[in-house]
This record gives sequence, C-alpha cells and structure tokens, in this order.
Amino acid sequence: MAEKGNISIHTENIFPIIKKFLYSDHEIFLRELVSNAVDASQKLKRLSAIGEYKGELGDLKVKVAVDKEARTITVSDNGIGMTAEEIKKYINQIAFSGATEFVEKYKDKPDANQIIGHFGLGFYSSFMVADTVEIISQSYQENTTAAHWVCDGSTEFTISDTERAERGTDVILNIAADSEEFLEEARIQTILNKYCKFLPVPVEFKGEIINNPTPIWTKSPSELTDEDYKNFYKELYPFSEDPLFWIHLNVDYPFNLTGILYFPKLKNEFEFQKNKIQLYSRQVFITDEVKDVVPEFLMLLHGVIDSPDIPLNVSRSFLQADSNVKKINTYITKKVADKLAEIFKKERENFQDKWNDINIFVKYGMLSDDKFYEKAKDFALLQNIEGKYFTIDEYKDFIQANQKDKNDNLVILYTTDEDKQHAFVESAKDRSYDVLKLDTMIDSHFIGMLEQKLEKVTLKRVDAETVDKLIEKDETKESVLSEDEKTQLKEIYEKAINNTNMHVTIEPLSPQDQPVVITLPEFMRRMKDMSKTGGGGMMFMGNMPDTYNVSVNANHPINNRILSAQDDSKEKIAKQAFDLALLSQNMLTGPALTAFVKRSVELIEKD
Ligand SMILES: Nc1ncnc2c1ncn2[C@@H]1O[C@H](COP(=O)(O)OP(=O)(O)OP(=O)(O)O)[C@@H](O)[C@H]1O
Repeated sequence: MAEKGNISIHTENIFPIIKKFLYSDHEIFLRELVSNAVDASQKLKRLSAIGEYKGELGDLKVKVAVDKEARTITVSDNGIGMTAEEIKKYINQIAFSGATEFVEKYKDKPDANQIIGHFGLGFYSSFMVADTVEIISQSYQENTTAAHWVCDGSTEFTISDTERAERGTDVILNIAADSEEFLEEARIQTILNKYCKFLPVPVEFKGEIINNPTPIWTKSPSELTDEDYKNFYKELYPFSEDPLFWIHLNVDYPFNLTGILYFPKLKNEFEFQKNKIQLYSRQVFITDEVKDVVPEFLMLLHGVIDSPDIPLNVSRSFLQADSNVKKINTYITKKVADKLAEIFKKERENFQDKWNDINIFVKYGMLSDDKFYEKAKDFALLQNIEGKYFTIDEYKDFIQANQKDKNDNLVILYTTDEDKQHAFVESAKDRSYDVLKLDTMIDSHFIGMLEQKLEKVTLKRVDAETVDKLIEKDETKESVLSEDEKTQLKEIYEKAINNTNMHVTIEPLSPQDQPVVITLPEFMRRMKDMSKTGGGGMMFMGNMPDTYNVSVNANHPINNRILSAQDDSKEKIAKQAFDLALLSQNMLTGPALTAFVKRSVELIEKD
C-alpha cells in the first residue's frame, strides 16, 4: 500500500537556499551518497561481528551506475538496508532536519561560502542535482518488506512496498535538467577518484573497483616496508620523484588521527606547492586545503591526514580556535621535529645529503614556531663554502678561536653568492676566516633569527665591510699617509666618483688588499633583502637608493701614486681604481663600463 506523507520541518522551502549555498560544490552529493552506502556496509559488518546478524555478509560492495538515457545515477549497496519505518525516521526526520538546521544556522552568515564546502549535508545534498530522489531498500532483518520512497525535495513524499532481490539500498537520482553534466561517466569517474579513492569498502564503477580500501595509513608501521611508503606516494602523486623521508602519524588519544606525511624533493626553492596534503575523515576525502589544520610551515609537506576529530562543519575562525585542532597542530609539529632529530642522530650522512632539500622546511619551521626551533636548533645545519656541515653549536666551536671581535662577539661570516662576492671571500680566507653559504630565499630571515636567538653572535655578509672591519680586532692599523694626504685623497676620489650615494673613507688596510673596496653595510642590505621577501614591514626600504661605503686603502701603492701624480691624471687613476672595484663586484655596466674600457686602453697605450 502506498502512503503519502508530509515531512515536518520548520523551514518550508529549504531546497533553493541549499542549492544556492552549495553552488560551487554540487559534486559532493556523490561523496555523501557513497559514504552513506559505505557506512551501511560497515554497520552490517559490525552487527555480524557482535553476533547481531547471523546471515552471510557476502561480498560487501558499493556500486555506482550512470544511465544516460534514463537520466539517472544510482548508488547501490548490500549493507544493512532500511525498513519503511526506518526510512521515515532516518531520511524524513534526520536527513531533512539536518538540512533545516544547516539553513537555519548559516543562511544569514556572510562567510557561508567557506563553511559549506566542508559541511557534510548528507543525503539531502542529492537534491542539488536531482529533481526526484528514490530509495529502494531491503533491511537485513528477517521478515521485513522492501520499501520504495520517492521525494522531490519538497516536504511531500510517498512510500510504498516493493521488492528487492537482496538486502541493501539503491538510491536513485533522477537528474535535473541543469545538472546534466553529472550524467557523463567521465565526470562521475573524476568525482569518485577525488573523494572515494580510499573508502574502506570496495566501490565499483563501470565494472571496476575504483578505490583502495586499505590504504597504508590505516596499517601499522611494522607491517610496512620502504617500498610500500614509496608506492603509496606514487599512488597519491603519480608524476613525482621519490620522497626524501616520511612520517607515519598514529594517535588515538586525546584525539584520533592517522596519516603519512612525506618530505617531497623540491626541484627549486620557489616550488612551494601547498595544498598537497589531503585531509580525510574516516577515509573519505574532505579537502586538500589544510590551512587551518596543519601548521603553516608544514604545508610544504605532502601526504594524507585522516581524522574524524577535525570539525568540518564550522567556520574557519572557529576551526583555528578549536582545541582539537590546536592539539593536532602541536602533535604534528612535534612528530616532524622528532623524526628529523632521529634521522640526524642515526644517519647523519643521509641527513646531510638531503639538507639542501629540507632546509627550507626546517628554517621556515624554526622561524614560525618556537617549540620547533627548540628542537631543530640541534639538527639544523650550516654549510661552509668548503661543503662541510656543522650544527649551530659545532660551528660556534669551530670559529671560536679566530672569529671573535674585540668586544668578545663571535662573528659568523657568510656569502650569498660565492662568484659575485669572490674577492671578499678570498680576503676572508686570507685571514683564515671561515665563510658560510647562506644563499636561499629564506636565509635572510633565518640570519636575523639566529642573531636574535644566539647570544653574543653577529652575522655579516663577507662584503658588508672591508675585511679588517668585518671582525674588528683590538689592533690599530698604521697608515702610511699623513692626515693631510688622507684629506687630499678623499677629495680626489669624491670628485672622480661624483655620486653622493658613494660614501668615501680612507682606511689603513693591508698593502695586499685591494686599492678600493666597495661595501654595502649589513644593516642596509638586510633590510632591503627582507623587504624583497615581504618581511617585517620593511617595504619602504625597497625604494631607498643603495648607499655604499667606498673604502680607499691608504696603504696601497696606487693611492700613493695618485697623490704624487700630475694634477690632470689624479682623478683618472682614482676613477680607474674605483671602476676596478665596481668591476670585481659585477657592478660596472652600461656607459660606465664602456668608459672604463676606453680609459684602460688609453692607460695601456701610455706605458
Ligand atoms: N545507503 C544507506 N543504507 C542505510 N541507511 C542509510 C543509507 N543512506 C542513509 N541512511 C540512513 O539515513 C541517515 C541520514 O543520512 P545522512 O547522510 O543525511 O546523514 P548522516 O550520514 O547521519 O550524517 P552526515 O551529515 O555526516 O552525512 C543515516 O544516518 C543512515 O541511518
């Protein structure tokens, strides 16, 4: 006997509102229906395990079928099924009231669009793509009749007795005219691949099982080999190179979370591929935007996180404040730090080999998270230009004897480009100073942080000062020039250079040093670097002209020659010495370079 009925919900016309809300996310209807079918299968399994269900389980499977001619999509399972009474209870009341609640809660919220993508609207979401939805279901319970329910998304429904050969449920969607795209098998395949790839019950589409019901994150690490982890990585990201390391996450108290995080091999430092971590809830794909769940610096990692304890039906700001999410953040950070510490301790060589690939994560982490810094400071590596690796403490010991200045500060020297700063690197080497390579984009921030964290330590780029001033010792250098001669020399250079952004000083360098050395003060350059990478409110610095220091070596024979040269040659030689300094730093270009070449030819011709 057919029964007509009315679904008692408070909001009369919820359907158009939901449809509008979920506009960009219509495809999730399939995720919802397939997960319901999976749940129904698993419920039966559980009933069987506790002896409540004594029949055969058979081959539990979910089938998805598209019938383009009949304009239907059918999701079938052989799970617990529902009686007519249960359909009325679970679908008419629960599913519809869930939808009502959703609308009531979010209809006036300005950020509704952000919430709904993650909101499991359940069964009701099928009305986003269907005019009419039918359910044909046969309960697992003996002596029950199959039921056929039909509803068009309004508050009216019909339910009648029917027959179904086997236990289980078919949900049949009669696809609406504006949703015809979902009658394309290719589209359905794509959606299944996205959301259902790791569902725990086999899902069949076009005669093939489309999912892997036991992905490795659900297994115990002791059952798994390195190959298993690498193969799974390939399954997730088919065209990627092998990952460097991985971390198997597994916690069940105080929250439930499993997953595998991979350290990818980055091809270059700009390849910050975020949105590579996939978030699942009980093996159902939810999103690859894990922004609020995973600490920012770990978003560079790849892999999966599966947690039913991440609230998905709340707004972003709520998520950030959620105590579980905070705990998950802390847990993941700690796990990553512990894993790196372990590899460093057990396989230092291997860790060093991979440092180039992982240093960005580690530095980013140290910069953004104090707890991570505390752990990482013991395994973060510094590499010198000879290619040797040191931990921070090891490096401090290494340079202790030779690189302390007169105020007892340890001075760490570094280069960002060995070729361009070659002359300065050489001068530092002449003094037996060690020079670090700090040449990645994040290093300018990292350097600032090290200075803040380490006591009585300064970092200077090799070309920040003339070599004697880089590490100022307590010895006074003698100048062969008198005060008067120094003033004269300064004037000659200032005239020859004729640029107010070049600040000339006369300094008693060693006769072996260059006649002129041009430096950009550390502070100035650092501010500019930071403004380039968008740090610390230094944007205005980017627009300031560079102000260089031009150190004229009072003890170099050329500068003596300038003083005793003919008046008309003085400036020419000074200009030539200055241009040579520019040249050694790749700063001589355009007309200045042409003039330099011309002048050089003239000077050679003279001799
Ligand atoms: N294929 C099915 N077999 C058996 N019962 C089902 C099936 N689909 C839905 N149900 C029943 O209908 C109820 C309502 O489903 P609905 O998808 O709206 O909500 P839910 O699954 O409980 O929650 P969620 O919002 O997370 O999806 C389910 O709890 C389940 O009891």
